[in-house]
Amino acid sequence: MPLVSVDEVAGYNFDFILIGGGTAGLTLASRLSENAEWSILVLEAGNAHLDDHPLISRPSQYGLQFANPEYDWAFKTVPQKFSNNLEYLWSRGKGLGGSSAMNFSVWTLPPKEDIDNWEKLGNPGWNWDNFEKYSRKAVTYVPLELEKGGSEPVSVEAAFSVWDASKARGDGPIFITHPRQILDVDLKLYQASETFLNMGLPKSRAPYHGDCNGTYLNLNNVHPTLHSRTYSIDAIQIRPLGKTKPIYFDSVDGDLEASGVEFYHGPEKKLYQASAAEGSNCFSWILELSGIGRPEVLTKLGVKVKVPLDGVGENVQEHIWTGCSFKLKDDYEHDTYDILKDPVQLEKHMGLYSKGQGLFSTGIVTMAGMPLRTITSDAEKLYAAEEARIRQDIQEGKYPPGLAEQYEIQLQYANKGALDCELLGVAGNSVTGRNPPLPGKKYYSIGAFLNHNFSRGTIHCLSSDPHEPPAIDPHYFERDIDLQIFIKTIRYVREITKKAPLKDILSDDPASMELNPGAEIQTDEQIANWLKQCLSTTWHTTGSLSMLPKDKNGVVDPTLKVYGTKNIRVVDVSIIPLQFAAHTQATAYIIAEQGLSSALSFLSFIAAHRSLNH
Ligand SMILES: Cc1cc2nc3c(=O)[nH]c(=O)nc-3n(C[C@H](O)[C@H](O)[C@H](O)COP(=O)(O)OP(=O)(O)OC[C@H]3O[C@@H](n4cnc5c(N)ncnc54)[C@H](O)[C@@H]3O)c2cc1C
Repeated sequence: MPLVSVDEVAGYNFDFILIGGGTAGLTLASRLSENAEWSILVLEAGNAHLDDHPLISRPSQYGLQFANPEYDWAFKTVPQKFSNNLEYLWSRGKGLGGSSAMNFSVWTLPPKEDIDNWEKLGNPGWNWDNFEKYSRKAVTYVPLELEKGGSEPVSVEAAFSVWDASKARGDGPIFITHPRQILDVDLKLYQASETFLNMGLPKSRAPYHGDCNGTYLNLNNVHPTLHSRTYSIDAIQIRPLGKTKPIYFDSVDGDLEASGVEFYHGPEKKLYQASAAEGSNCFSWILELSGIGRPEVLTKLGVKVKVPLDGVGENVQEHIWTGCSFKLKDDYEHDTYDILKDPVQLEKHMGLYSKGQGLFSTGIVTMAGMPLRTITSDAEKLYAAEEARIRQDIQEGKYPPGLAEQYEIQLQYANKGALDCELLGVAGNSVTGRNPPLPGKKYYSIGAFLNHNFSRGTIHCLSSDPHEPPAIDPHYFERDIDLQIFIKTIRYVREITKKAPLKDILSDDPASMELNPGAEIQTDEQIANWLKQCLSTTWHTTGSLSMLPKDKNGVVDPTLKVYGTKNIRVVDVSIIPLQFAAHTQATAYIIAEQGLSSALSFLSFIAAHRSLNH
């Protein structure tokens, strides 16, 4: 795809306009561009960052782009009523590549049941079999060359056997592999996995094929030989053109037909237009500014209602996480990310990276997913209490259409052993946490994640000015069960630190070993308050434009077309109707791959349209 100037775009007509050159957006653009007949415009609000190596491409520099307006939208949530009225930073990638250019390169896939639940909610074809099939279109899996090192070949080999050898390795543009230095610098990390096994967790049987219960060494999206980030820009090269304003419509004839997009470009924020014969990619706030959404929201904005659609900006679901960090023994021999605070060490490791060694050639690799009942004997009690509350709410008519059905599936699945809790090991102090690390000390962190929150939030425009951020309200802990599960998970993390071999490398001093939460945080109430202070978005927000039947507050149908429109599609993680137990980037790519295929009849229409007009 060529790099273009605004003069080559404004006023021109395209077959497709994609709003947002992020993870799914560039994947879609890349696939569409395989048909040389089609003209495709990607409008990205951020900059191209094509020459930004190494800020984007060097992995393992977690958080370096945070709050930098060049890379991060750095939104904030509104004060969270059920979380001490606190506001939370809400980072999201800006620029070509979107969040795939700033994420932590953890590559995971959900369990089979999580995806099959999407189909149960009324989305034919959105099931595990298709999901797995499209996952292999997005990626190429490259196994680690085990002969490179490792003192215990048998157990190491077993640790790395995460891909079923009988399954194809895929042929997509995104490389996934184990980080290059895992056998050397990272070998000790395997101790955390061993500790998880010693806690009684199983080794995950097929973490990339639908069964990830237990612990495994997860893959990273990094290049197998260069060890640079592989991300959506690897599929394509294009130039961003500005922040998008509303979509505009030419004719209203039954369903609404979009005919183009207005967008701002340049420092003076000049307004331009480009038109599209068919097709667009979208966000909840752009739909609202374009007159598609909840009438009461649009009326407040002063935007004329063109398609009343109550699901827009609703059903927002979020994984949340926080890190517990523990001081390592003073004589701990291996490097951790903590040492990068020292400029001398930083320079040393940058030099090592150029040779494919050192901390920047490592990654986050220790993963564990487990049902609540694995970590607490109170699981059944907690779910039963939540079920009773839900039944009561249903009787009182408290839920919007479709939510009761989601909860029913969520509860059934929880009782069967859904992987509601996740743990992830990091060799260094976590980016969350109230207590700062001591200079010169090394830490090990265990991140605790909630996978299937019961709380549901909203994202709505506050102003008709597209430069104003939307009101992001995830309703953290509105359902108390989310908080209770989180508390249990933190207690379980503490139990893990008492088990070998992790225990053997942690400091012997009980007063200072636990940096966060810290020895003084003990009662459930104290843990709850600490969590409220230290939680973070996992940057996995889904649901604001849910793929659901229209009468269940759906926004898009299974071909990802927005209800009430002829040609507007949403192709990104906001269509996910129900959260799942995995990080979301792989799913963003898969949604683009499957979304395109689901829209095939629409694409044939484009082809016909073109042949009539040429
Ligand atoms: C800090 C961070 C760490 C993460 N770590 C991981 C991880 O390790 N593993 C994992 O699996 N997932 C991770 N994720 C989540 C994952 O990266 C995202 O879920 C996924 O990339 C989202 O893809 P998307 O296509 O839906 O959106 P994005 O990739 O965010 O793309 C949206 C694009 O739209 C652009 N845009 C927005 N508004 C406009 C507008 N008005 N006009 C034009 N363009 C616009 C944005 O600038 C952006 O480029 C992380 C995310 C973040 C932010």
